[in-house]
Amino acid sequence: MLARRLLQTRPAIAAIRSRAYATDARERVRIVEVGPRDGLQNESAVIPPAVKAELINRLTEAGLDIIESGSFVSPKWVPQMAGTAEVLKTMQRRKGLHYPVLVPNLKGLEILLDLLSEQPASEVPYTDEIAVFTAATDAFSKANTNCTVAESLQRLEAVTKRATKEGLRVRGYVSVVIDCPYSGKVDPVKVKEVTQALLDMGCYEVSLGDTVGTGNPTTVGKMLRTVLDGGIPASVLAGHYHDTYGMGVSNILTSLEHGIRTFDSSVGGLGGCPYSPGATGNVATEDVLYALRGSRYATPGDLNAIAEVGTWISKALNRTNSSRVGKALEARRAREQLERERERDGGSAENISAKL
Ligand SMILES: CC(C)(COP(=O)([O-])OP(=O)([O-])OC[C@H]1O[C@@H](n2cnc3c(N)ncnc32)[C@H](O)[C@@H]1OP(=O)([O-])[O-])[C@@H](O)C(=O)NCCC(=O)NCCSC(=O)C[C@@](C)(O)CC(=O)[O-]
Repeated sequence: MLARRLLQTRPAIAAIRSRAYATDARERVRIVEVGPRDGLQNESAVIPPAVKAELINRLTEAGLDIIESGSFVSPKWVPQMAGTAEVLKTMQRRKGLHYPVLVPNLKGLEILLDLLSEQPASEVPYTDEIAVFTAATDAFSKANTNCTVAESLQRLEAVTKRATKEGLRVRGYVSVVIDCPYSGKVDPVKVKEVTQALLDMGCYEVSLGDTVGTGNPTTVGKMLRTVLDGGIPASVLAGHYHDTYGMGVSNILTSLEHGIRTFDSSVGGLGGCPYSPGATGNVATEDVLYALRGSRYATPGDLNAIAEVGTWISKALNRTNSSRVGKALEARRAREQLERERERDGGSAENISAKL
């Protein structure tokens, strides 16, 4: 029943999306907002489901259309992602938007399917998409999911088959495509092989993760050329670049030159990976949107509104906003507010200096 319901909504989803971009002559870039999952999974504080749901609602309001909303992983491994079921139940879901969730194994998938089966048929499904994840090295795979890459691919094949049968789309992730925090430099050929394995099992897209954030345009370009020369089309690839060394935007521009049109990013540059010590969050959504402003690429979302969400969540988590663009826009908003107050108060020097 679930499969039928999800399949029925697909043509409507496609129609809404093609309408949204039909009038724009620019080439479309998809943004997968991963802040509520990749971002929050790495925060030291445990965040209540209500705050996570509010973050997703605000991102939806700000115009993003693919928002990764949580994980059905073991809470013993990643306690920050506990409560994803409650998040999905309480957040506002809009028809036509996608709210993928991470699933590491059949157990996680069964928990999600049980949740979906409890939903009345009239409601927008909690999600229509899962993301499965593996790595390009055994060392990272063991640290992250307690099994080798080959074992994880076996595990994920079963998950992908079952999810597809239930009408869910499946996205794949390959971590550590440039460097591994445990075993060093990664051979791009291995990245190509693992990507191909995920596509062969039925993933519609594979996101290539520079988990450590050490990649630069040279190493990312080399990795992409190996994957693309291996016969994998750019249309089924996404870039997922952590910004540890400030190379996230540069790596996206390089990926665009290689034909990639989907990128993962995180509002306020939230996050990191619990199994990649020292790595910072994803490239900030605000920075990506600003970098592509005025270019031949159309991106979803309202930059100013997203920047306000970045300011809000950074304050809520008591952390520094990691988005350079977000901070610049925040400073501009503060200046403009001061200007308005100056005009209202008649612009006297005492009034202004009292507020500074
Ligand atoms: C895969 C496992 C479960 C194997 O972990 P394990 O310990 O080998 O699993 P297990 O099958 O032996 O189960 C251990 C316990 O966990 C329970 N369990 C087992 N599965 C689930 C589940 N799905 N949901 C809830 N509970 C679960 C299971 O029932 C059992 O409970 P107990 O009997 O001890 O009470 C574990 O290693 C795990 O959850 N790992 C997830 C780690 C993670 O979430 N990492 C971050 C996401 S990946 C990432 O961030 C990278 C990415 C995607 O962003 C891209 C990039 O930047 O590179």
